[in-house]
Amino acid sequence: MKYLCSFCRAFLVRNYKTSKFYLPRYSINCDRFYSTDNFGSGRKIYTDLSQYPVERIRNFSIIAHIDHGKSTLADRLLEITDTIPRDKSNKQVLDKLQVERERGITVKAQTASLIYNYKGEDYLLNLIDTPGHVDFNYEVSRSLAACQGVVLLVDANQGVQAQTVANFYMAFESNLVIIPVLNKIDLKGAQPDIVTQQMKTLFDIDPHTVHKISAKAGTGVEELLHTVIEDIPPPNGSREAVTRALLFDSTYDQYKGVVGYFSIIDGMLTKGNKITSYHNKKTYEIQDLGFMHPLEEPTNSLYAGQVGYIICNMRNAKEAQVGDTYYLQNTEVQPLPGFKAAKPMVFAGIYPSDQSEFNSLRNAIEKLTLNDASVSVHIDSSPALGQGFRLGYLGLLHMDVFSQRLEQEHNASVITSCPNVPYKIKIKGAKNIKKFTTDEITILNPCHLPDKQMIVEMSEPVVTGTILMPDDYIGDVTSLCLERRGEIIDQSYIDNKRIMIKLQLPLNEILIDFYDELKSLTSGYASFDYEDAGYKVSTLVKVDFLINNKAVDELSIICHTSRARVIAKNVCIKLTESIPKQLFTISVQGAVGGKILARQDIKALRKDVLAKCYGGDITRKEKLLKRQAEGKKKMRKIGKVEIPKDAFINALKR
Ligand SMILES: Nc1nc2c(ncn2[C@@H]2O[C@H](COP(=O)(O)OP(=O)(O)OP(=O)(O)O)[C@@H](O)[C@H]2O)c(=O)[nH]1
Repeated sequence: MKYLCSFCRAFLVRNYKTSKFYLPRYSINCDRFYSTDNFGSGRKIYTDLSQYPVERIRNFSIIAHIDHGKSTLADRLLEITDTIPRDKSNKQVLDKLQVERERGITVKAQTASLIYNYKGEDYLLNLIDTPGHVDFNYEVSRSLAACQGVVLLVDANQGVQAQTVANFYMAFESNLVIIPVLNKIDLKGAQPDIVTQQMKTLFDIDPHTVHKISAKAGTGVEELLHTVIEDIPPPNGSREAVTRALLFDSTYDQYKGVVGYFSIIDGMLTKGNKITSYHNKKTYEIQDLGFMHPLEEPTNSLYAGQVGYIICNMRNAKEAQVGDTYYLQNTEVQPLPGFKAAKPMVFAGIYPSDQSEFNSLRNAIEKLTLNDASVSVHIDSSPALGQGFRLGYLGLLHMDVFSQRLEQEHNASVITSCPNVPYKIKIKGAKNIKKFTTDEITILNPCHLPDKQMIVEMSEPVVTGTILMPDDYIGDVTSLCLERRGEIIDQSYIDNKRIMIKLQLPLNEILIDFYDELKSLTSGYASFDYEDAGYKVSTLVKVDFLINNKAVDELSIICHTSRARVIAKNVCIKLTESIPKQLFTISVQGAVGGKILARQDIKALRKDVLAKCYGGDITRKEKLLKRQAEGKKKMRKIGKVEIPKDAFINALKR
């Protein structure tokens, strides 16, 4: 029997003296592997899950602001339950993706099933480690749907931050049991009293109920695990009821096809069962199923209250709809509530670097969206960049991570265009125009904006933002927010030093560099979180860019009237830097309607026509220069500017 490392797919070798499996030395891609019962020191887990009735199952998530220690706490919980060896080298083992390990952040919620003996009984604990960044909130909200409780972590040094507030309310509104935990108490700068007081002020959490732990050192983690078992209720389902399973995530494996992650709500599922999707009514046969330990661990059946993976003969990646209910063939069930659809906030074009790779890019996007249901996909094309897609993301980091995953996991080489937000446009007499069938249209790409005469009103997306920071910075931060057209709704102290501001901001204004500026103004002490707050009517204009008096559609940008001039100037400067000099002068202009707002010239390449002219009469030199000038004039008229692909991207990029 051979075992594969799930990270680098290298074969593990067995040391016959110790009977343990090791990664061969040549496997440089991987510096660790999980220890399960196959790999020596791991605890024996019973793969017969019928031994864990609903009363001895706990499903819980760890939620917190970014970097407050969720993945580190998950490591300790895996160690305490002997899922992985108690080894100092374990670092964020649930962050399996290459992008997560490179960036040191969690972008994908991960499940692990832990077995823990408490008061003489074995419990099956399904732990979900969630991302902290606001762009991956959809992962958190879906994870919460599979849980009955959460561990809310707060860094004892940094205190309550913007995402702590957002995550608390997400769990609170889902009626989940919240176990408050103060992490990093080993740090010198830890301020447990102040931070527990912040939790009291903001969330009405009794300071005596707050666990004080160090996820890094392991202090207090075992007691926390006992509280999880005592306080979080078991799932509601019943083994006797008609089988219903909720698909909460999926991924694509090149060998196994679609792998669906299911929460079994009622009944049970066994290998060979035929299951039907409520969404598309197609029936599939279960070929393999199991649970995440955290690696896939095959079993024969999954029972009510348990969480696991299922592989069936699902050929097409599009068939797996996250939030769909599956049931046994020929039974009748009510569908489960599913999930609220994710609402993409940021759109950007994505094109293959080489047009011949369009189809493979389409396949790669299909497979990756299976693992990231929050991305929306539309076909798009651009005269400069060819055929491609316009993808909708939850934020800029999400966009960056998705492009990186496309390259790393699917070998796709892509060009990403400048991100923009979707605008809603009310247009005149739309019903009389064949092209539009409604009065209101949503524009995902600025070059699709209808003519000015047709536009009645334009609206842009706005968000409700939360900023938490020390009060020393309030002046600078308020100026920044006002400069970005923000309106402060509320501000209050959360302790005697830190202040929380609630404000409304146009999404377009925070898209690119708002967070960076906020961080630099506050020396990194401010945290920012936002949520969708609908649309607001605004005076917006489309800035067009002209190269040698010819408008180039791909460069158009929609922005607020007050920012048009600055944006036009910046893009013109970037374009002049990226378009190579040619034998004639090239003008680059930014314009709104017919009005030119900014202009930059790319100077002509100077050919030294005097090079061969040694000495001689000055009139001879003048004659040569005059002839050159006349030639250039002629060229500018007939000359077609060749704009390199990079120039588009550089100008469009931040
Ligand atoms: N001193 C100390 N450092 C800790 C403790 N817990 C976590 N850390 C450190 O905090 C940093 C962030 O920890 P992570 O576990 O990656 O945090 P996270 O919340 O999972 O981060 P995201 O997934 O990116 O949101 C790492 O450098 C950890 O080593 C602790 O109890 N004490």
